[in-house]
Amino acid sequence: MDLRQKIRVVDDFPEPGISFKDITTLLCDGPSFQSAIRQIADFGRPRAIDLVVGPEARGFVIGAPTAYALGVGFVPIRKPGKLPGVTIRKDYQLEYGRDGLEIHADAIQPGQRVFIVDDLLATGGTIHSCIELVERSGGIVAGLGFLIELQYLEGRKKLAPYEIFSLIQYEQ
Ligand SMILES: O=P(O)(O)OC[C@H]1O[C@H](OP(=O)(O)OP(=O)(O)O)[C@H](O)[C@@H]1O
Ligand SMILES: Nc1ncnc2[nH]cnc12
Repeated sequence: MDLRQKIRVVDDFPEPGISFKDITTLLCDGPSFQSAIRQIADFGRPRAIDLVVGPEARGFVIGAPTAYALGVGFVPIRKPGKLPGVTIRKDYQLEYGRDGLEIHADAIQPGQRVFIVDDLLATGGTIHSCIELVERSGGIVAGLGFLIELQYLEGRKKLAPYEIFSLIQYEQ
């Protein structure tokens, strides 16, 4: 199954110069969505994962079904002000724009092995922040999984030495 052809590429969205990779065209095709989640879960399975963590919003769409496929819990990382409990916060930089992220301080037990999952790796800023939040919570990052990797933004370099899996790569 060629999942790449299910991604819609929209140039100059949300601002000039950005080549936006739209996953909604993959998500609305059941067999493609199922195949994508199975492959990301297959990467996580041998890593003795206790929890999947995913950042709002698209990280929920990929991360929650991955957790379900692995039979483990899902922990959301949210944009500021959305989580009701005591949180840990980190500010970060995007390919476009700037934002912050929060996790519930009691969501991860010290020593738990965490699989961080998102739809797309661009600069790596989002996931770098997620790693910091997981580690400040006492979790062990056991792998990083993505549907898409934008290789031209070199996020992978920023995330070394963590083990990274991506299903679809764009070189430019
Ligand atoms: O590697 P980076 O440069 O950090 O970029 C990747 C992040 O950007 C997008 O999320 P966005 O913040 O646009 O939020 P959304 O999921 O709510 O659309 C995407 O879903 C990743 O989380
Ligand atoms: N080029 C891109 N396409 C889709 N989502 C993104 N998030 C950050 N950069 C992106």
